[in-house]
Amino acid sequence: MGSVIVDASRSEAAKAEEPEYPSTTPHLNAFGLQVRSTPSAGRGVFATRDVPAREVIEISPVLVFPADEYELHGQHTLLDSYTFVWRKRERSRNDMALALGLGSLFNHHPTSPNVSYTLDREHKSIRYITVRSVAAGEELCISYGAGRMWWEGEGNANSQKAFGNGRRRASDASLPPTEETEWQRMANLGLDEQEEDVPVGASSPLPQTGVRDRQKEETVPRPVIEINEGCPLWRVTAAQDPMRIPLKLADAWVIDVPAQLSGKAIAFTRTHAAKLGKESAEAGWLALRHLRAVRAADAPESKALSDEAGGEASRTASADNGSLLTVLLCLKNPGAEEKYVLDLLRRSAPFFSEDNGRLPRVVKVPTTSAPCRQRLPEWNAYWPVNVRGNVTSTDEAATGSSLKMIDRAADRRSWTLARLDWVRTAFRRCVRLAAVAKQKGELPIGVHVTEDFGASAPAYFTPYLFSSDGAAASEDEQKESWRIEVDAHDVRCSERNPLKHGVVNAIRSVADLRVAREKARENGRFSSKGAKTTSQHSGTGSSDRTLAEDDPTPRLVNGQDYLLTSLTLFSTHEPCVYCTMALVHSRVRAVYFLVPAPKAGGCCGAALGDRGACEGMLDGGPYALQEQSGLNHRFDVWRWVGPWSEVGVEDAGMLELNGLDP
Ligand SMILES: C[S@@+](CC[C@H](N)C(=O)[O-])C[C@H]1O[C@@H](n2cnc3c(N)ncnc32)[C@H](O)[C@@H]1O
Repeated sequence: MGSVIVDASRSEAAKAEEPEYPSTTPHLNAFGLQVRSTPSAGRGVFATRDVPAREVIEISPVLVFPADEYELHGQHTLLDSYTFVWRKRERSRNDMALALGLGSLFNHHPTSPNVSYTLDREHKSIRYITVRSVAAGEELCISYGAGRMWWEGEGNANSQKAFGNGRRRASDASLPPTEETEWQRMANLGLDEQEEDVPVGASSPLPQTGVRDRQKEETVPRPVIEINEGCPLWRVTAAQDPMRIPLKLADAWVIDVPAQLSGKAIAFTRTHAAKLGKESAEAGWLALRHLRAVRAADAPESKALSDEAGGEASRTASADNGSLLTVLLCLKNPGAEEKYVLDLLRRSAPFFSEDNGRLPRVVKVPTTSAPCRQRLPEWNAYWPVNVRGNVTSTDEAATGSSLKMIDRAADRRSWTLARLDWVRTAFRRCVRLAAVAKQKGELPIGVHVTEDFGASAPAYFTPYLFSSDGAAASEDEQKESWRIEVDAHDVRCSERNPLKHGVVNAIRSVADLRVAREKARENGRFSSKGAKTTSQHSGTGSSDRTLAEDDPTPRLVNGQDYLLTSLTLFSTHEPCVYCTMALVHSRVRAVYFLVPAPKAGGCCGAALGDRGACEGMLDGGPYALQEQSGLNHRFDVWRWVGPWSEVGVEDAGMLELNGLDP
């Protein structure tokens, strides 16, 4: 958009007559967005309250200018700073559009816009959607595209090199991500198709407790409940959240070529890929497969470049203007410095001629594919890429991080009120167990094992340790007794045995219970309802059980009588490494905990830190053994991040371990 053109055609007097805008401007819309003055970018759009990710925050009707009319009039006026390409036509004569409503007031963010947009051609409107959750007071910004913008000054040598004369005309502002342009079709040749669009609301970005604010590079503690959009359970996982993966960039060599020669250029890079990329391949640094082979050249930049150069070169470039493509050659690394790339082009590139002034130049490219469709605009702002799926880079492989993705929004949706209630009840039980343990002089760590709460599961039944009146179980309750319910707490102190952790005691109790049931079956001692057996090792000595002859507990196979297959374990504290390994062996189905264990915990993976594992669980243990590749069992781990009062913790100090590990 062109201050180049705008500045030249609008008189100083016209500029002086520009109105002064008020510091805020009223506007009616669903999220109460506000137009406010910014220190350096004129007016901008601001959130007045927290806006979740993937919300449609604005739908702006557009005013479309036909290409001819725009070329003759629009581009010579102030409109040129506000219009964008609506429909590409031949030779850069594009239909342009002006967004009404708030649409024209979104400022540009060069690296991490928090809003993306899609054109709705049918209804002549644009939809603006948050790409991550936005806090009250934050400015909402979109990306106008890559490169230096028309309002930015010149003078940065790198930018000059990368972006020609360093200016982009407003009317060349980037197309929205959903638009398949000619260059995208070209770039798709021989490469993987992009993933289908992901529906709005499919997933959500989630800054965590102790999340790093990239700009400030400091740890900003934030309560997880607040940013988990009210859901009190947070999956502790080494899988990555696509909305939180940072965009990393590297330098790459590119060259502009006329569209008709781009096929040759692509063939050239493929032939010489091994040579051009040899250092990077050896270093395992970055593969190019996630990057598109070509993109639309910054045509005005090429034009201005050649205009400045004058002469034959200028005429050649001008003639090509509008049909230039930028071809990706290779990464810039120690094996591919300028001289090496130039020599190779001179020797073997049929499309290369130094006479036309189009020399290889360096641009920034993402080091990985876009982690999901929603974040594609952020990545594409530098260089068009694939959406992560089957295409990954060796960079990712080198980090050893899991490529599994987590959908936090789906997690949140999976929690029904009834299921949450089941969790609260089980946690309350653990907390009471911890209190009992504390009274006995043990570490206040309570553990409860139960069967998973399913849609068809009977109502929760807790007749064992805390049956209030000791009354005989009803017929229905006796049926419930098929279920496995075990309570345990830590007994390290009283038994003077450092291995008697609550979790291990609970696993042992389940094993005992299963063995007792199996023996009872074998002996035929429990042929009628109402007979009882006792679990010996629950740590609290809990669990008198009522057995029935049609007990559906799975039959035991030799050596498996300790298993927690299909059972869920609740614990007041993140299980330590020893307990987590015991849980791996036990084949537990899921684990829930309240209090993280920074030094000794085996679930949070805090040591993986910036690699994204168990995001935000930096206050937890260093390992994430529940998902460790190479182990023969994996299980889900959930952390309660809601108010502790809901799970019966009246005083946070009651679960304090006084410096000891859980
Ligand atoms: C589409 S308008 C955005 C609304 C504009 N700020 C206003 O007050 O009318 C584009 C103009 O906003 C300004 N602008 C947008 N993003 C900017 C940024 N990141 N830094 C400085 N100015 C910016 C530039 O003057 C640009 O021409």
